[in-house]
Amino acid sequence: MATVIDGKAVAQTIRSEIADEVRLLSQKYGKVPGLAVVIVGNRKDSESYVKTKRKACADLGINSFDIDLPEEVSEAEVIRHVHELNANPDVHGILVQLPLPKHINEEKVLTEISLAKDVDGFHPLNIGKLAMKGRDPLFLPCTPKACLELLSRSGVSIKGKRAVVVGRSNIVGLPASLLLLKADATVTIVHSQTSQSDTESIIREADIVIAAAGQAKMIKGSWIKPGAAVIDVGTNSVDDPTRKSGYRLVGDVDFEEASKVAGWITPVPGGVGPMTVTMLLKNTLEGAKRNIEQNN
Ligand SMILES: Nc1nc2c(c(=O)[nH]1)N[C@@H](CN(C=O)c1ccc(C(=O)N[C@@H](CCC(=O)O)C(=O)O)cc1)CN2
Repeated sequence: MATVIDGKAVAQTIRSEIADEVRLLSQKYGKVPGLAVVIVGNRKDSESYVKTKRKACADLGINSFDIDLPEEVSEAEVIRHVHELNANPDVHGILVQLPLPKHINEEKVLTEISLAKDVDGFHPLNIGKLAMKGRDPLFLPCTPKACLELLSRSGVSIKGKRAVVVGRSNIVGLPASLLLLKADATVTIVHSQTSQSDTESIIREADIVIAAAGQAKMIKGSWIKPGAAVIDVGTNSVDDPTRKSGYRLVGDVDFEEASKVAGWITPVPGGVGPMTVTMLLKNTLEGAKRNIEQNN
């Protein structure tokens, strides 16, 4: 039976470490970290993530700057807000909640965020540095960073291991594969154009599986190598008439099956999700420390 990695508990430990550092910063310099959270439109999932992020800031003594824009806002107006936040000395991190409405070019907006405030790590230059040997981005994207932090805090070594990343999104799959490569794993990415038989056989050989495909329970227990570490990034909602909400969240991995074979596994919910928000807070603290210490 696998060790279930409790992302909520790990996140709680890291959050109290962050709160301590925020207090120290405030005592020493009279300044606290500031995070600007920009949301466009009324997607229910995005609103819920943003609410979680703002509450987490409040809990840890981080100032949150709320920019809520209507669905029909122009790209130029979003960029104007980003420029204003870039120039605000009390803002140490800026995140634009994704996805943006279709009429707004995500890449254009993300490129306008000051590199020193890019706490989501999505700026093309930060991603570019992640892809280069011997270069380090100023910030690592939060979900991939959360995956590696969970592996490291569970005592799973990465160097020399075979790792597979399922999915190649800009937010998770691609940066997670680059991060594993930087940590000296032998990395394969499987994606929507990989054949079913290749997908299965590559996963069967992997010591570490990072699942970020966005397909409920697509990875079966029989595909998992005995003893492998399985990190499930998927948050897929499936109908569940027994619940008041009418739905429940499941991962990309069939947890019941895979937990019988794996060495370590993250649950959904309560695995990578809470750690994603915690890594955002950690990045904000790091950005604030760099900025405040430089200017004092
Ligand atoms: N600018 C960004 N946009 C998006 C990101 C991101 O990192 N930066 N990631 C996702 C959404 N996301 C954060 O924004 C996110 C997803 C899931 C969770 C989470 O805690 N999930 C919980 C379950 C929550 C629930 O019950 O509904 C869990 O897995 O336990 C946090 C953040 C896309 N956009």
